[in-house]
Amino acid sequence: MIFVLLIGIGIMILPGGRTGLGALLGPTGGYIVSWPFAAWLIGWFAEKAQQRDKPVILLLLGNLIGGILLVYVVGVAWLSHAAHLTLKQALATGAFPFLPGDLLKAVAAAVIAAGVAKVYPIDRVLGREYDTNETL
Ligand SMILES: O=C(O)CCCC[C@@H]1SC[C@@H]2NC(=O)N[C@@H]21
Repeated sequence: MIFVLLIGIGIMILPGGRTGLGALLGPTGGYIVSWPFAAWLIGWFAEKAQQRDKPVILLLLGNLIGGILLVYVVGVAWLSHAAHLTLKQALATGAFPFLPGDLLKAVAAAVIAAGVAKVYPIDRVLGREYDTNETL
């Protein structure tokens, strides 16, 4: 959310120095606007995952649904509208080329997050009740 707000007020944090409402309403604005919602959804799955024996499955599901499905649906729909492309053209330029890399990153992020959560549980990160007697 902070990232999107910084773009909204004109801070140049996007590639090529693009920023402001022009960037948010431009062809790739749908992806950018979807990111805070994606982050929230991924976090929701991560919270559920910590109560499971095998958190990696839920972490991966969160990355796929929040990080890919949601971002691609909003991003491609807006790209199609803003750049006057057919849905097929928008998918061909704004989804398919990125899908293999994003799928790999979703798997890698889930595996890494599960490993980190094992030694550093999210409750501890958030300063919530943490059982110090628990053995690793
Ligand atoms: O710089 C911008 O204006 C936003 C770029 C958005 C790129 C999208 S996000 C989903 C897909 N995966 C990528 O690696 N790139 C596209």
